[in-house]
Amino acid sequence: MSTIKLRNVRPYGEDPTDLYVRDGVLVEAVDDPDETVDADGLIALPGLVDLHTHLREPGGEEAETVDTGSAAAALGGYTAVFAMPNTDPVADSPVVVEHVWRRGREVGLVDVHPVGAVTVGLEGAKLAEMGMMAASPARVRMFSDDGRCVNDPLIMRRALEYARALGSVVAQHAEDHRLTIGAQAHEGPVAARLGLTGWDPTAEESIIARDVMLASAAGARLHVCHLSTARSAAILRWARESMDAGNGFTVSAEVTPHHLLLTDAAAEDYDPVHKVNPPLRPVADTEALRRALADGTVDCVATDHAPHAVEAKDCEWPAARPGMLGLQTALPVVVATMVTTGLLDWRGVARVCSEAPARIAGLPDQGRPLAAGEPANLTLVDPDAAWTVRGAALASRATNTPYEGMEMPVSVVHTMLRGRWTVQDGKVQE
Ligand SMILES: NC(=O)N[C@@H](CC(=O)O)C(=O)O
Ligand SMILES: [Zn+2]
Ligand SMILES: [Zn+2]
Repeated sequence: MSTIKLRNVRPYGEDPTDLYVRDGVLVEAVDDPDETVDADGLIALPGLVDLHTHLREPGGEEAETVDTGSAAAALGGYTAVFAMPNTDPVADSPVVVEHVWRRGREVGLVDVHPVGAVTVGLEGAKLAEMGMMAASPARVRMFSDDGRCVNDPLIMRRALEYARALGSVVAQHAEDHRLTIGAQAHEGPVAARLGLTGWDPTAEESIIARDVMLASAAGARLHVCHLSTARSAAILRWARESMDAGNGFTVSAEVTPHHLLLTDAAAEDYDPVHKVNPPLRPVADTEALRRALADGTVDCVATDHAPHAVEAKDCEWPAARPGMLGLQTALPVVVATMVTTGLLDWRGVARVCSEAPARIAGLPDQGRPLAAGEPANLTLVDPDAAWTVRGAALASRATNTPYEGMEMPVSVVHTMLRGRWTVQDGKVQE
C-alpha cells in the first residue's frame, strides 16, 4: 500500500512537522512517500467523534439518510458518529440497528454506530432487546430513548442494571415530560413576550439528579445528553464528588454547539429554526456551559444534528418540530466559543470533540494520539479559512441550520478514515 506524507502539518495546533500514513496507520518518517500533501498551516486533530447524531434512516429519508448524513459528518471532520434510534421503525431490535450499521459500512465515509433504544418503540414502558442489540454485528454499546426521556424511574433503574451487565452506557434525554407539556421555548421573559409556553429547566435538572442516584446505586454508567443549564452542570460536579462508591458508577455529559453559542433571545424572530429540545437558554447558562466544558465537568461536545424536512420547520412555532443541523458547523462553533475566547487550546478541542467521546463510547480506534502506530483517523483544519453558512449548500438533505448567513472562523479541509481520504479540499471523496 502507498505511503502518504502530510508536509508541515501542525498536530494539535503546535509546531509544524510531517506526518506519514501507511496501511491505515500513522508511521515513522519514510524517505520516498508515494504521495505528498502540502499541509502548510493546517492543524491536525484526531478524527472527530459525535455521540449524538440523527441520521433519520429508516423512515425519515425526506430529512436525511445514512448517505447524506455521512457526507455531512465527513465534511464536518467526523470519523465516527452515533446514530440515535428515534427512527421509523424505532431502532429497538437487532434488525433495525443492523440495517443502520450496514448502510454506514456501505457508504463508508464515517463509522456509523447505531444507538439502541432503551424501551420498545421509545414508549417508556417495556425494555427493548438490549442484549440482542449488543450481541448483533452492530455491537450496540450505547442505549437511549433520545427524543423522549426514560421517565419511569423503575424502567430507568432496570435499564441501568442491564447496561451495566452488558458493559454499555445509557444516554438519557433528561426531561420530565410532566413539566414540559406543550413547552416551546425556555421559560423566561422571551417566551412570555412571544406567548410561547415555557420549558422549565427543572424538568432537565430533576431527572439528572434522579438518574445519578439510580446509576450510583446500580454501579452503572450514565451519560447525559445535551446538557443545557448551569444547575445541570452543578449537579454533575456534586454527583462525582459525593456519589462515587467505587462500584463502577460513572456519569458523563455532552453539550451541543448550539447551547454554547446561541441563547433564548434567538427566538425573538419567531423563526422555528431556533426551536430545539432542550431549548436555547439565557446567556448565563451559555457562559456556565462554556466554563463547564473547559474545566471538564462536561466531558464532550455532541452535535444533536437533527435534520427536519421543510414542512416540519416552515410553519408557525408551536407546530414546528424541534431540532437543528449541526455536523458541518460543530467544529467552527466550538472554535468560536471555546478557542477564540481562550477557554480551550487545540489540545482541548481534541479532548472534547474526539478523545472524550471515543472513551465514553468505548471505541478503541478513535480519539487516539497523533503518533506512529495509531490508526490514521484525522481531521485537518485551516484555522484562517472563514466561510459563510448557507443551509442549501450543506450536504444534509435538510437545510435547518440556525447559523444561516453567519460567518464561521475555521474550515475543515481534509478528513481521513483509516488512511483513506473521505474529504479532500472540502470535497467528499466517494
Ligand atoms: N433535539 C431536538 O430538538 N430534536 C431531536 C430529538 C432530541 O434530541 O431530543 C430530533 O430527533 O429531532
Ligand atoms: Zn434529546
Ligand atoms: Zn437528539
